[in-house]
Amino acid sequence: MQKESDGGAPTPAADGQAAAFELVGLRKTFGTYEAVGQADLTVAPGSFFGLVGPNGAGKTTMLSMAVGLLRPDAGHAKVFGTDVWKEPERAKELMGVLPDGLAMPEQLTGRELLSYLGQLRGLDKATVAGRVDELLAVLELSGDTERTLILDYSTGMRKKIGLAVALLHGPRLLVLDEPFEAVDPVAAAMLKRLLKRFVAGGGSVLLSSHVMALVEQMCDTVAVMAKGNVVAQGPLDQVRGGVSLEERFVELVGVGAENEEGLSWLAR
Ligand SMILES: Nc1ncnc2c1ncn2[C@@H]1O[C@H](COP(=O)(O)OP(=O)(O)OP(=O)(O)O)[C@@H](O)[C@H]1O
Repeated sequence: MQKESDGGAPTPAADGQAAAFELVGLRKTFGTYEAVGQADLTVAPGSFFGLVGPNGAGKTTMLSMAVGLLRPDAGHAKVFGTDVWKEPERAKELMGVLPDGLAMPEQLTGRELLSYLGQLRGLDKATVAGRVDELLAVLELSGDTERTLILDYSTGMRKKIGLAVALLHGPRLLVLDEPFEAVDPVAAAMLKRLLKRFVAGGGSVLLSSHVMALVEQMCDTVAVMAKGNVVAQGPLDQVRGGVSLEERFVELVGVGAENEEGLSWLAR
């Protein structure tokens, strides 16, 4: 069951089942600036959820609080009923996270990184080896690329190895901050197939993106953030309301046309 397309309180998941991800009243202030104010979001189990919003809307701040990377001033986040901040180890087993601007150990190869993390996460060596082989092959980071240090990875390759890190322990929920940024169209098509397979297999995905067409193509549920608040969320068609997501997005967040008066020196 999805909530109405407004910014109000989240609806519990259907059938009494815990939501895959439930964010309630998350708030963060940096100094006097409120980056996120009372954000609520509910991702139903099995949902492919897209989060959109203009630059600086607070998406990364909200997701960082939600996955346990940035302590909220208020509110809580639960993954399948497990509180991210009260039971971080259990919550982290349930979710795989691709943060924005992920710092990597630059002197390792992709295989070394995944093997090391697999063991840190308590997987046995044989399981790690099998999964690493598969992930590197599917994400097209095997073969000659295996000799490349992360230091020399392109931005798109970094996204891919970040996604492999998120998938390695077999999470039930993926939280991906702009996973398609800087990814070429061929790799994007492969990532889309992989994520669709993950959801078809019972997984849930929450991703943020600036690419409306991609969100419309991939996601069944969307939320729009503006100025630190979730201003709409619900099933894709309900939020779109008969127009394209891009049109609806512009209506909801407004267009800063007042600043376009200047720059007269650019005219020919
Ligand atoms: N550590 C910080 N200290 C101060 N201000 C911050 C900090 N992190 C984020 N902000 C501010 O909070 C606001 C929201 O930033 P955030 O990165 O969450 O937005 P976003 O929606 O992810 O943007 P984008 O789409 O450009 O990635 C911005 O005004 C940003 O400058």
